[in-house]
Amino acid sequence: MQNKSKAIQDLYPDELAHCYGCGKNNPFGYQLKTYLVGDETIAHFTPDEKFTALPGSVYGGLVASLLDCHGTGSAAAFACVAENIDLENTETIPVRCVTASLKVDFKAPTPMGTELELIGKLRSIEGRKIWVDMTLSAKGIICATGEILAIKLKSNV
Ligand SMILES: CCCCCCCCCCCC(=O)SCCNC(=O)CCNC(=O)[C@H](O)C(C)(C)COP(=O)(O)OP(=O)(O)OC[C@H]1O[C@@H](n2cnc3c(N)ncnc32)[C@H](O)[C@@H]1OP(=O)(O)O
Repeated sequence: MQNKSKAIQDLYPDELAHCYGCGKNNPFGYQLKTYLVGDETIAHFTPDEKFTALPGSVYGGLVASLLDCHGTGSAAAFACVAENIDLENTETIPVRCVTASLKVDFKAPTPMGTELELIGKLRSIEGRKIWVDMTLSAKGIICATGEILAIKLKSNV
């Protein structure tokens, strides 16, 4: 698989780049960025105190939404690679993936104010269905794991 210097979400067309979690055109959102590196995807996010659950730890909804957006971004990246779309030489990608199913397991409290690292690995692609396995870690400790089923939309929206 190819390395990617540009975030996959930055290759979403402008009219589809308003997602609260990852849209580059949403100034109120997280603007999560997923990069393809080798055969994995990676993203980083540092939560601040407005995302508190218990004092010092991050609430699960944020963890789930980071996995959601990293998962769909990863699925889009893996689908592009499978379809021989050259991510290095395109301004926008034709693949549109949305979440059909997301499973999150919370393994340890996610610490506040620490950079979180999300890693995605392709499990399989079957037609329009793309499964991605993910971890969310802080300082090398896995705080959550995620499994996403993303679906490629039938036609461009
Ligand atoms: C570049 C631009 C970026 C695009 C912009 C990206 C923005 C970032 C998105 C961030 C992530 C989100 O929050 S996305 C927002 C949250 N998600 C949504 O709102 C999606 C709502 N659901 C839907 O719209 C629909 O259910 C779809 C599109 C997912 C699927 O509908 P469909 O296209 O009609 O396809 P359908 O035939 O139903 O399903 C296709 C296959 O998937 C299976 N399948 C469907 N749902 C499930 C499920 N929950 N669990 C297991 N399997 C399922 C079906 O059995 C079938 O298998 P088989 O019979 O083929 O074997």
